Amino acid sequence: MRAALEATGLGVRRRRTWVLRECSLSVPAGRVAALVGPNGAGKTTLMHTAVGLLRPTEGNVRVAGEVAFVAQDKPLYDTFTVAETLTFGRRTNTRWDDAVADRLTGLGIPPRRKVGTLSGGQRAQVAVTLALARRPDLLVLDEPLANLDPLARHDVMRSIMAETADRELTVLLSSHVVSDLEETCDWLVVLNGGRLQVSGDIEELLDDHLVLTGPVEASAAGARVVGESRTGRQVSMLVRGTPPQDPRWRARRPGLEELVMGYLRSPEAAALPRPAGVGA
Ligand SMILES: Nc1ncnc2c1ncn2[C@@H]1O[C@H](COP(=O)(O)OP(=O)(O)OP(=O)(O)O)[C@@H](O)[C@H]1O
Repeated sequence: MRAALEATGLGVRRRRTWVLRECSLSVPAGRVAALVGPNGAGKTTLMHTAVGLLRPTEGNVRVAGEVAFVAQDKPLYDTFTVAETLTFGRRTNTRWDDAVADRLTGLGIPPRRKVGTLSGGQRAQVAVTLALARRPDLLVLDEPLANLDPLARHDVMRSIMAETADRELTVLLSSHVVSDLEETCDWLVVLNGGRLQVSGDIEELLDDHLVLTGPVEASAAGARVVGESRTGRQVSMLVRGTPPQDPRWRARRPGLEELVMGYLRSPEAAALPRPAGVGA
Protein backbone atom coordinates (compact mmCIF):
# COMPACT_ATOMS: atom_id res chain seq x y z
CA MET A 1 0.00 0.00 0.00
CA ARG A 2 1.69 3.20 -1.21
CA ALA A 3 1.21 6.22 1.04
CA ALA A 4 0.33 9.51 -0.64
CA LEU A 5 0.79 11.39 2.63
CA GLU A 6 2.74 10.25 5.65
CA ALA A 7 3.28 12.16 8.87
CA THR A 8 5.55 10.87 11.61
CA GLY A 9 5.60 12.39 15.08
CA LEU A 10 4.47 15.68 13.56
CA GLY A 11 4.30 18.63 15.93
CA VAL A 12 3.83 22.36 15.41
CA ARG A 13 4.30 24.94 18.14
CA ARG A 14 2.92 28.45 17.72
CA ARG A 15 4.49 30.84 20.18
CA ARG A 16 4.34 28.78 23.40
CA THR A 17 1.46 26.51 22.47
CA TRP A 18 1.58 23.17 20.67
CA VAL A 19 -1.21 23.39 18.08
CA LEU A 20 -0.35 19.97 16.63
CA ARG A 21 1.34 17.21 18.61
CA GLU A 22 2.56 13.63 18.08
CA CYS A 23 0.66 13.29 14.85
CA SER A 24 1.51 10.10 12.95
CA LEU A 25 -0.71 9.07 10.08
CA SER A 26 -0.60 7.60 6.63
CA VAL A 27 -3.15 8.18 3.86
CA PRO A 28 -2.92 5.52 1.12
CA ALA A 29 -2.68 6.66 -2.51
CA GLY A 30 -5.98 6.92 -4.36
CA ARG A 31 -8.08 7.66 -1.27
CA VAL A 32 -10.41 10.59 -0.69
CA ALA A 33 -9.68 11.49 2.91
CA ALA A 34 -11.91 13.62 5.10
CA LEU A 35 -10.13 15.73 7.71
CA VAL A 36 -12.56 16.71 10.45
CA GLY A 37 -12.32 18.31 13.86
CA PRO A 38 -13.68 21.28 15.81
CA ASN A 39 -12.54 24.87 15.31
CA GLY A 40 -8.89 25.23 16.23
CA ALA A 41 -8.24 21.46 16.11
CA GLY A 42 -5.20 21.96 13.86
CA LYS A 43 -6.65 20.97 10.48
CA THR A 44 -5.27 23.97 8.59
CA THR A 45 -1.96 23.59 10.42
CA LEU A 46 -1.70 19.93 9.33
CA MET A 47 -2.56 20.87 5.74
CA HIS A 48 -0.06 23.73 5.69
CA THR A 49 2.75 21.46 6.89
CA ALA A 50 1.74 18.81 4.31
CA VAL A 51 1.94 21.26 1.41
CA GLY A 52 5.15 22.88 2.68
CA LEU A 53 3.72 26.26 3.77
CA LEU A 54 4.68 25.63 7.38
CA ARG A 55 7.75 23.99 8.81
CA PRO A 56 7.08 21.40 11.55
CA THR A 57 8.56 22.09 14.97
CA GLU A 58 9.16 18.35 15.37
CA GLY A 59 8.67 15.22 13.30
CA ASN A 60 8.09 15.28 9.58
CA VAL A 61 5.51 14.95 6.84
CA ARG A 62 6.17 13.39 3.45
CA VAL A 63 4.08 13.65 0.32
CA ALA A 64 4.50 11.45 -2.76
CA GLY A 65 4.50 13.40 -6.04
CA GLU A 66 3.00 16.75 -7.00
CA VAL A 67 0.72 18.59 -4.58
CA ALA A 68 -1.97 21.18 -5.30
CA PHE A 69 -3.51 23.18 -2.48
CA VAL A 70 -6.71 25.23 -2.34
CA ALA A 71 -6.67 27.52 0.69
CA GLN A 72 -9.78 28.26 2.74
CA ASP A 73 -10.38 31.71 1.17
CA LYS A 74 -9.86 30.33 -2.38
CA PRO A 75 -7.41 33.05 -3.44
CA LEU A 76 -7.85 34.08 -7.08
CA TYR A 77 -7.17 37.25 -9.08
CA ASP A 78 -10.52 39.06 -8.92
CA THR A 79 -9.76 41.34 -11.88
CA PHE A 80 -8.96 38.41 -14.21
CA THR A 81 -11.75 36.91 -16.25
CA VAL A 82 -12.34 33.15 -15.93
CA ALA A 83 -10.66 32.65 -19.33
CA GLU A 84 -7.64 34.75 -18.29
CA THR A 85 -7.39 32.76 -15.07
CA LEU A 86 -7.20 29.53 -17.07
CA THR A 87 -4.65 31.00 -19.49
CA PHE A 88 -2.54 32.05 -16.52
CA GLY A 89 -2.80 28.51 -15.13
CA ARG A 90 -1.82 26.96 -18.47
CA ARG A 91 1.21 29.25 -18.88
CA THR A 92 2.53 28.74 -15.37
CA ASN A 93 2.12 24.96 -15.09
CA THR A 94 3.92 22.36 -17.16
CA ARG A 95 1.44 19.56 -16.28
CA TRP A 96 -1.63 21.57 -17.26
CA ASP A 97 -4.65 19.57 -18.51
CA ASP A 98 -6.95 21.53 -20.85
CA ALA A 99 -9.66 18.85 -20.69
CA VAL A 100 -10.05 19.41 -16.94
CA ALA A 101 -10.03 23.19 -17.34
CA ASP A 102 -12.71 22.95 -20.08
CA ARG A 103 -15.13 21.45 -17.56
CA LEU A 104 -15.80 24.99 -16.27
CA THR A 105 -17.67 25.72 -19.50
CA GLY A 106 -19.78 22.61 -18.90
CA LEU A 107 -20.63 23.98 -15.46
CA GLY A 108 -22.09 27.10 -17.05
CA ILE A 109 -19.42 29.48 -15.74
CA PRO A 110 -19.08 32.27 -18.34
CA PRO A 111 -15.42 32.55 -19.52
CA ARG A 112 -15.66 36.34 -19.96
CA ARG A 113 -16.90 37.03 -16.42
CA LYS A 114 -14.48 38.67 -13.98
CA VAL A 115 -13.60 36.28 -11.15
CA GLY A 116 -14.51 38.97 -8.60
CA THR A 117 -18.14 38.90 -9.77
CA LEU A 118 -18.64 35.12 -9.48
CA SER A 119 -20.88 33.54 -6.86
CA GLY A 120 -19.29 31.62 -3.97
CA GLY A 121 -20.07 28.31 -5.65
CA GLN A 122 -18.68 29.41 -9.03
CA ARG A 123 -15.54 30.75 -7.34
CA ALA A 124 -15.04 27.44 -5.54
CA GLN A 125 -15.44 25.59 -8.85
CA VAL A 126 -12.81 27.83 -10.50
CA ALA A 127 -10.36 27.35 -7.60
CA VAL A 128 -10.85 23.57 -7.51
CA THR A 129 -10.65 23.28 -11.32
CA LEU A 130 -7.41 25.28 -11.39
CA ALA A 131 -5.94 22.90 -8.82
CA LEU A 132 -7.21 19.77 -10.65
CA ALA A 133 -5.95 20.97 -14.05
CA ARG A 134 -2.42 20.98 -12.64
CA ARG A 135 -2.80 17.18 -12.49
CA PRO A 136 -1.53 16.81 -8.94
CA ASP A 137 -0.96 13.45 -7.27
CA LEU A 138 -2.31 14.89 -4.03
CA LEU A 139 -5.01 17.55 -3.85
CA VAL A 140 -5.34 19.30 -0.50
CA LEU A 141 -8.51 21.36 0.03
CA ASP A 142 -9.05 23.46 3.13
CA GLU A 143 -12.82 23.68 3.67
CA PRO A 144 -13.69 23.78 -0.03
CA LEU A 145 -17.42 23.70 0.76
CA ALA A 146 -17.56 26.46 3.40
CA ASN A 147 -20.27 29.09 2.73
CA LEU A 148 -21.72 27.16 -0.21
CA ASP A 149 -25.39 26.21 -0.51
CA PRO A 150 -26.21 22.46 -0.61
CA LEU A 151 -26.46 22.39 -4.40
CA ALA A 152 -23.11 24.13 -4.87
CA ARG A 153 -21.52 21.81 -2.26
CA HIS A 154 -22.79 18.82 -4.18
CA ASP A 155 -21.50 20.22 -7.50
CA VAL A 156 -18.01 20.92 -6.11
CA MET A 157 -17.79 17.41 -4.67
CA ARG A 158 -18.96 16.00 -8.01
CA SER A 159 -16.15 17.84 -9.84
CA ILE A 160 -13.60 16.34 -7.47
CA MET A 161 -15.08 12.85 -7.73
CA ALA A 162 -15.13 13.00 -11.55
CA GLU A 163 -11.38 13.52 -11.48
CA THR A 164 -10.65 10.80 -8.90
CA ALA A 165 -12.63 8.33 -11.06
CA ASP A 166 -10.44 9.07 -14.09
CA ARG A 167 -7.00 8.59 -12.55
CA GLU A 168 -5.18 7.89 -9.32
CA LEU A 169 -5.53 11.07 -7.34
CA THR A 170 -5.41 11.32 -3.57
CA VAL A 171 -7.54 14.00 -1.94
CA LEU A 172 -7.35 15.39 1.58
CA LEU A 173 -10.20 17.76 2.35
CA SER A 174 -11.35 19.38 5.55
CA SER A 175 -14.96 20.09 6.39
CA HIS A 176 -17.23 20.75 9.35
CA VAL A 177 -20.22 19.16 7.64
CA VAL A 178 -19.77 15.41 7.98
CA SER A 179 -22.89 14.64 5.92
CA ASP A 180 -21.18 16.26 2.88
CA LEU A 181 -18.39 13.71 3.13
CA GLU A 182 -20.41 10.55 3.60
CA GLU A 183 -20.87 9.66 -0.07
CA THR A 184 -17.50 10.75 -1.36
CA CYS A 185 -14.81 10.08 1.23
CA ASP A 186 -13.40 6.64 1.99
CA TRP A 187 -10.77 7.61 4.57
CA LEU A 188 -11.32 9.50 7.82
CA VAL A 189 -8.88 11.60 9.83
CA VAL A 190 -10.14 13.18 13.06
CA LEU A 191 -8.10 15.86 14.81
CA ASN A 192 -9.08 17.23 18.21
CA GLY A 193 -7.15 19.78 20.23
CA GLY A 194 -4.05 19.28 18.09
CA ARG A 195 -4.06 15.49 18.62
CA LEU A 196 -4.84 12.81 16.09
CA GLN A 197 -7.81 10.74 17.24
CA VAL A 198 -8.77 8.67 14.23
CA SER A 199 -7.13 7.71 10.95
CA GLY A 200 -8.51 4.83 8.92
CA ASP A 201 -10.70 3.37 6.21
CA ILE A 202 -14.26 4.59 6.81
CA GLU A 203 -15.99 1.24 6.13
CA GLU A 204 -13.54 -0.61 8.39
CA LEU A 205 -14.03 1.99 11.12
CA LEU A 206 -17.82 1.73 10.89
CA ASP A 207 -17.61 -2.09 10.92
CA ASP A 208 -15.41 -1.94 14.00
CA HIS A 209 -17.79 0.21 16.07
CA LEU A 210 -21.29 -0.22 17.50
CA VAL A 211 -23.86 2.12 18.99
CA LEU A 212 -25.37 0.47 22.07
CA THR A 213 -28.53 1.64 23.79
CA GLY A 214 -29.92 0.23 26.98
CA PRO A 215 -30.89 0.93 30.60
CA VAL A 216 -28.30 2.69 32.78
CA GLU A 217 -28.00 -0.57 34.82
CA ALA A 218 -26.74 -2.57 31.81
CA SER A 219 -23.11 -3.64 32.18
CA ALA A 220 -20.50 -2.47 29.69
CA ALA A 221 -17.84 -4.69 31.26
CA GLY A 222 -15.27 -5.84 28.76
CA ALA A 223 -16.21 -3.26 26.09
CA ARG A 224 -13.92 -0.52 24.83
CA VAL A 225 -16.20 2.48 25.32
CA VAL A 226 -15.38 5.52 23.20
CA GLY A 227 -18.05 7.73 24.75
CA GLU A 228 -21.54 7.71 26.19
CA SER A 229 -24.52 9.99 26.68
CA ARG A 230 -27.46 9.59 29.07
CA THR A 231 -31.09 10.61 28.73
CA GLY A 232 -33.04 9.76 31.89
CA ARG A 233 -32.77 6.00 32.53
CA GLN A 234 -31.36 5.28 29.06
CA VAL A 235 -27.73 5.28 28.06
CA SER A 236 -26.33 5.34 24.55
CA MET A 237 -22.69 4.56 23.91
CA LEU A 238 -20.22 4.15 21.10
CA VAL A 239 -18.01 1.09 21.58
CA ARG A 240 -15.13 -0.26 19.57
CA GLY A 241 -14.56 -3.94 18.88
CA THR A 242 -16.43 -6.74 20.68
CA PRO A 243 -19.71 -5.63 22.36
CA PRO A 244 -20.36 -6.33 26.06
CA GLN A 245 -22.22 -9.54 27.06
CA ASP A 246 -25.23 -7.97 28.83
CA PRO A 247 -28.35 -8.92 26.75
CA ARG A 248 -30.11 -5.66 27.70
CA TRP A 249 -28.03 -3.76 25.10
CA ARG A 250 -29.49 -3.11 21.66
CA ALA A 251 -26.65 -2.76 19.15
CA ARG A 252 -26.43 -1.22 15.71
CA ARG A 253 -23.74 0.02 13.30
CA PRO A 254 -23.05 3.75 13.68
CA GLY A 255 -23.37 6.33 10.92
CA LEU A 256 -20.29 8.38 10.01
CA GLU A 257 -21.58 11.42 11.89
CA GLU A 258 -22.21 9.37 15.05
CA LEU A 259 -18.72 7.91 14.84
CA VAL A 260 -17.12 11.33 14.43
CA MET A 261 -19.24 12.90 17.20
CA GLY A 262 -18.45 9.99 19.54
CA TYR A 263 -14.73 10.66 19.20
CA LEU A 264 -14.98 14.45 19.30
CA ARG A 265 -16.91 14.23 22.59
CA SER A 266 -14.15 12.06 24.07
CA PRO A 267 -10.84 13.73 23.25
CA GLU A 268 -8.90 11.00 25.08
CA ALA A 269 -10.28 8.19 22.87
CA ALA A 270 -8.40 7.12 19.76
CA ALA A 271 -8.84 4.70 16.87
CA LEU A 272 -5.44 4.58 15.28
CA PRO A 273 -3.43 1.80 13.68
CA ARG A 274 -1.28 0.24 16.38
CA PRO A 275 2.43 -0.21 15.80
CA ALA A 276 3.17 -3.88 14.95
CA GLY A 277 3.48 -6.09 18.04
CA VAL A 278 1.59 -3.75 20.39
CA GLY A 279 -1.62 -5.06 22.00
CA ALA A 280 -5.07 -3.36 22.09
N1 LIG B 1 -0.26 32.23 12.96
C1 LIG B 1 -0.65 31.73 14.13
N2 LIG B 1 -0.09 32.13 15.28
C2 LIG B 1 -0.47 31.61 16.47
N3 LIG B 1 -1.41 30.66 16.60
C3 LIG B 1 -2.01 30.22 15.48
C4 LIG B 1 -1.66 30.72 14.19
N4 LIG B 1 -2.42 30.08 13.27
C5 LIG B 1 -3.20 29.22 13.96
N5 LIG B 1 -2.96 29.30 15.28
C6 LIG B 1 -3.63 28.52 16.34
O1 LIG B 1 -3.42 27.14 16.06
C7 LIG B 1 -4.55 26.38 16.45
C8 LIG B 1 -4.98 25.51 15.27
O2 LIG B 1 -5.45 26.34 14.25
P1 LIG B 1 -5.92 25.76 12.83
O3 LIG B 1 -6.25 26.93 11.97
O4 LIG B 1 -4.91 24.79 12.32
O5 LIG B 1 -7.25 24.95 13.25
P2 LIG B 1 -8.45 24.43 12.34
O6 LIG B 1 -8.75 23.04 12.82
O7 LIG B 1 -8.10 24.58 10.89
O8 LIG B 1 -9.62 25.39 12.74
P3 LIG B 1 -10.90 25.94 11.91
O9 LIG B 1 -11.84 24.78 11.80
O10 LIG B 1 -11.43 27.01 12.80
O11 LIG B 1 -10.41 26.45 10.58
C9 LIG B 1 -5.62 27.38 16.90
O12 LIG B 1 -5.62 27.40 18.30
C10 LIG B 1 -5.13 28.70 16.35
O13 LIG B 1 -5.50 29.76 17.18
